[in-house]
Amino acid sequence: LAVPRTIKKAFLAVEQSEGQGARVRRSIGTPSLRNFSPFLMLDHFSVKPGAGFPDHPHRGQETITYLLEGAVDHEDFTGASGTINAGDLQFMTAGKGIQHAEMPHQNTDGSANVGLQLWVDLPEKLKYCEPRYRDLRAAEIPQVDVDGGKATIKVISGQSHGVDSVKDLAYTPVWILDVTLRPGAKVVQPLPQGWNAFSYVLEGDVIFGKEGEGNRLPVGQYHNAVFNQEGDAVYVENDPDAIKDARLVIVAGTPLDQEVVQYGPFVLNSREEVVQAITDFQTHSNGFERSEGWQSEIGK
Ligand SMILES: Nc1ccc(F)c(C(=O)c2c[nH]c3ncc(Cl)cc23)c1F
Ligand SMILES: [Fe+3]
Repeated sequence: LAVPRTIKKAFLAVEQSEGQGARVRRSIGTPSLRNFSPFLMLDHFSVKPGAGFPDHPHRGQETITYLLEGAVDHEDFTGASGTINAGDLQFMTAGKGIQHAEMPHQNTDGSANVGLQLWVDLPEKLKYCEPRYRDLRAAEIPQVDVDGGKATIKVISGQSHGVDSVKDLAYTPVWILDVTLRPGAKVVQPLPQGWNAFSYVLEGDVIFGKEGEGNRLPVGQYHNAVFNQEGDAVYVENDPDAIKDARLVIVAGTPLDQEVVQYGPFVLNSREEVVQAITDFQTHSNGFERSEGWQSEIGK
């Protein structure tokens, strides 16, 4: 029988401004949670037309953007562009350097575009790799009903209850599961041994921990529950008396045994390399050549 993963801590995401007029609830990447390899940042973003994330660079990490509502356009300095629609994901490997803009899709009806952006550290040997994108469309994401249909799990990446995700999308191995729990649902979700794992609650309230054992902890909306590495499964349930479904993501990733030195969107393994990244971006070199004179159409 699976040994439950216990919770190291659960805390409320910090709401703050980011980009141009965008709002994010940041949980990973705030002072209360750093050094959680391979995870660098988790933003639960809300961006309305007229706001967004205009032209900005990245080096040394992968960004995973999961659209929950609306649509976000992206355009980069190679001219690549596209739209991430509700239910879709984009896995962007910045590698040696990307400059891009991420803006609400023009024809939104004024409502907010909502999603998650997770930053995952790249292994040292891939810090300067060629940038790349992998899109995962909603239709490609398998889902599995468990606990007599009281729970539904979208297997974005990894495995759940005998269902495998379609393909490995990031270089750094991550599992991403989108779990909906109706009142009374109970789910036991195995995770790879020794990986770092967390769960961010999007809607409703859940209870983590195995019935009859200690360490049961209620966690509410917009809270991030960080698990200890010991144990091999997450036990989570939605109270039978709950009046609404709960929705959470469960994410796990391999810890990378390397230094993390970060300055905004530049994430490398030494201060010298971060200084070099800033210089490269300013002098349009070593991967930022196409930043020279570039301006996005969508970020104007
Ligand atoms: N200023 C600044 C500096 C560095 C950035 F990476 C960004 C940025 O793009 C984002 C930070 N959170 C996000 N959530 C979702 C999306 Cl789609 C984008 C972002 C940004 F705005
Ligand atoms: Fe970005």
